[in-house]
Amino acid sequence: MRPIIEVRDLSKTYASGTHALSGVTLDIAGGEILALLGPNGAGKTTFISITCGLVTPTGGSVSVDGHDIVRDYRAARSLIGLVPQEITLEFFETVMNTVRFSRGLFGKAPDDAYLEKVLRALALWDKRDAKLRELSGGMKRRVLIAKALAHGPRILFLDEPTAGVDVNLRREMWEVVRGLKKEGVTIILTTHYLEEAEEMADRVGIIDKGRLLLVRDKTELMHEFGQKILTVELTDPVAALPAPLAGLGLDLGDDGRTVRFRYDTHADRSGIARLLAEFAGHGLAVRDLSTEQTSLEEVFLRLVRDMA
Ligand SMILES: Nc1ncnc2c1ncn2[C@@H]1O[C@H](COP(=O)(O)OP(=O)(O)OP(=O)(O)O)[C@@H](O)[C@H]1O
Repeated sequence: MRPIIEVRDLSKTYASGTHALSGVTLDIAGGEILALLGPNGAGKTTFISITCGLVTPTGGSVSVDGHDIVRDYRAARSLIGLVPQEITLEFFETVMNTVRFSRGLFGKAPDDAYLEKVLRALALWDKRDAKLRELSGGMKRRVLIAKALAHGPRILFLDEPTAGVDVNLRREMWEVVRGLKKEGVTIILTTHYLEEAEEMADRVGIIDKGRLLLVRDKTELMHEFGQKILTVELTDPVAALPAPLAGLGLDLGDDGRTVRFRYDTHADRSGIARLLAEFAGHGLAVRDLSTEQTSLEEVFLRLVRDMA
């Protein structure tokens, strides 16, 4: 099936001379959730802005369901909803009027039945006659999504949807996004929160200094680059580990008891048997063992470091 978004060799150099994007090529499949991760200034917002026609690329192309975003701007843009980073709302307007207005901006005929569906999906229907200033922060964020969906787009861009919101609200937003995916909406989100990508994304793209370092199925990425950490708890604390153990790349915790050992889950030998034999050989009694998978955060930091 043809991807819903095709990005080819996309570049952007701002008038200031900043290369915000360099040679980005990417296909986004209909119905997927793609999380774009990257440090500040990586080029994520520039990518979104180009795709939404707010910024002109200096090289390459983006097409949305076959419509070029420059040559065929209107058709491409009508397929996209954009939830910006900042809350930009008319605080004295009601929820219903706000979404009606957004729909009108796209030249779509009024369709209150459709807007009702959107507001219900976002748990805002009961608030349809409330003025925006009367809403909680979480509701305001949901109104931003309702506005972005008002013209019935098939693709939704969420730029840092949960920046600066508390944990409960973040979870609430995740639920909303999952619900939209079920409706068949393609979702591209940028985030600084790796937990968010880990929780939500089907695929993860990593951008750094304007380059797309990789795009990979999230589970594959975690599996391929993930390491496991074995935590060994010693029966008696030690001031330092015996010298022969130092070469194994172990971390001794401040308590002198907890030893952490990273190992590659794909290596033929994990090194655990040798490690435990060394512990026994040096008279270190082990009280407990546990293992954990490294998080996407660690995968991300390693990739950005390795590819820098
Ligand atoms: N209008 C502009 N004029 C000149 N430079 C810009 C402009 N917008 C962005 N930049 C620069 O382009 C680079 C990429 O910025 P962009 O906002 O796309 O990154 P980002 O990944 O979205 O960052 P953040 O996570 O901080 O939002 C940065 O160096 C930024 O300073």
